Amino acid sequence: MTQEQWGQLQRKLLGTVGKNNYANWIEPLEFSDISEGVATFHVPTNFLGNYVAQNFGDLILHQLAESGQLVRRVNFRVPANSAQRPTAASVSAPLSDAAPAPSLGADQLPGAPLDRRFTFDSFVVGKPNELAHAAARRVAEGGPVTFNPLFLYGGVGLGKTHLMHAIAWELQTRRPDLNVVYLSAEQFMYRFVQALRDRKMMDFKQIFRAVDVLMVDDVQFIAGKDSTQEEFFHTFNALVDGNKQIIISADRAPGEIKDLEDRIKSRLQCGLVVDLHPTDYELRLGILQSKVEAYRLQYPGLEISNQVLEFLAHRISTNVRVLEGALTRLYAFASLVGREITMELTQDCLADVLRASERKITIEEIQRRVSEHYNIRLSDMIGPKRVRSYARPRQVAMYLCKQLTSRSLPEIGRRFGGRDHTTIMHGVRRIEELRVQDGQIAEDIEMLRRTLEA
Ligand SMILES: Nc1ncnc2c1ncn2[C@@H]1O[C@H](COP(=O)(O)OP(=O)(O)OP(=O)(O)O)[C@@H](O)[C@H]1O
Repeated sequence: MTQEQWGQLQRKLLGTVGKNNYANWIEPLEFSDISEGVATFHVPTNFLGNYVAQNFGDLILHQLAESGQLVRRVNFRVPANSAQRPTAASVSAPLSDAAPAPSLGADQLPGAPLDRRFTFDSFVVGKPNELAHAAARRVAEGGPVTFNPLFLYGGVGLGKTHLMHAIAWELQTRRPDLNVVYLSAEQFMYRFVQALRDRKMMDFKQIFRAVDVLMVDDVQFIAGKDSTQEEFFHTFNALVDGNKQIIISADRAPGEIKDLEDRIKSRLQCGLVVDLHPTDYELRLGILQSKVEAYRLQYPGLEISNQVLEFLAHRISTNVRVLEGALTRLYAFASLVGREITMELTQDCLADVLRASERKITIEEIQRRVSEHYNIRLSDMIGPKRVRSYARPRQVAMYLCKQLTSRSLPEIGRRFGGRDHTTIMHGVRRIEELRVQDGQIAEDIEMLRRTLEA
């Protein structure tokens, strides 16, 4: 058959399959040759070859026979010099062979690289993230899909990306046979736009539909981007219908993402929606302690006291990324200047970070709460009386002012009836000792801190 004859045949097919099908599936076919009753067509991708073999193979065979060609089988293959793997899909007469499932080379996977540090081992679990962690663990086992999608949401720097990478690492170890793809919603959009521009939408669809586990980070990014949302919706549906696992993250719950189509919102809510709550003091301290382990190897001989760690966990409550950054800076600074990590160095080195994450808790607020807690008058807390029933609450309030505000000792002294800074220092030290010796004091402080921070 000549190219011209194939051209005529294509036009006939256009009348039968319609304009869209023709443009997507028939036009890209390049006639190669007929040999021993087998008509071979070159196709740009395996996916396209498989699809045409399954859906239009018999029709093409029939048209070839009608135009007088002696053909008993049609064969669609990616030419050997193409970037695609040269596998073939074919249709025989009178029975069509089942086309093989689309296959993907590892190099074709569209995912972003994974961060080596983001594993389950390095993820510290506490009350605020235990549900998200448990759900991520379950998905990472790679067993039957129980909730689809898993939707993780939470504020900035609370560990969403860390958990997604951890799932991907775990799956790569447990189920190396699976195509696991992690990428941000932004990368999804750029791939989609590029595919549109290069007229490679079929490749795009092939790649994303051949994935076994798809993770899309920061999905709120596609809100308001209509065509990307549309494509995301189709990809999502195709994978869910194929019982493939999807994991999505966002900075808020699906229902709260503005400009996201309702049908997508409702799809995202179909599986398990879990949030990562803001960190609490214990979790922050746990994260710092686990990071210190790593720094011990990197900076041998450079010690950091619990007091400094507690101070950081108290004072930097914005997000874990900032907390980690503060610790990194502290180690780097201390090692550069060859000094020990003391409270003084910490306050100097991290002055800007501490200022930025400064709490809005005021000295007055602390004094009021503490006097309410111990059932004494505010004037007695600030006044000169030294009886234990006033002095102890006063010291607790001084201690909390030091911990929860960035006020200096002289400033705190002024607000406590013009006391000297050494009196404040003494009060703070006394409570530090009592916290260790007296369970009741420790409990009171914890309770007060929680109410003040809430
Ligand atoms: N529970 C945790 N244990 C250990 N490290 C954590 C934990 N939570 C967060 N981190 C660390 O905090 C940093 C920020 O986390 P991550 O990038 O996962 O946040 P995110 O929620 O994806 O933030 P964003 O909204 O900015 O994308 C990372 O270095 C991560 O390892």
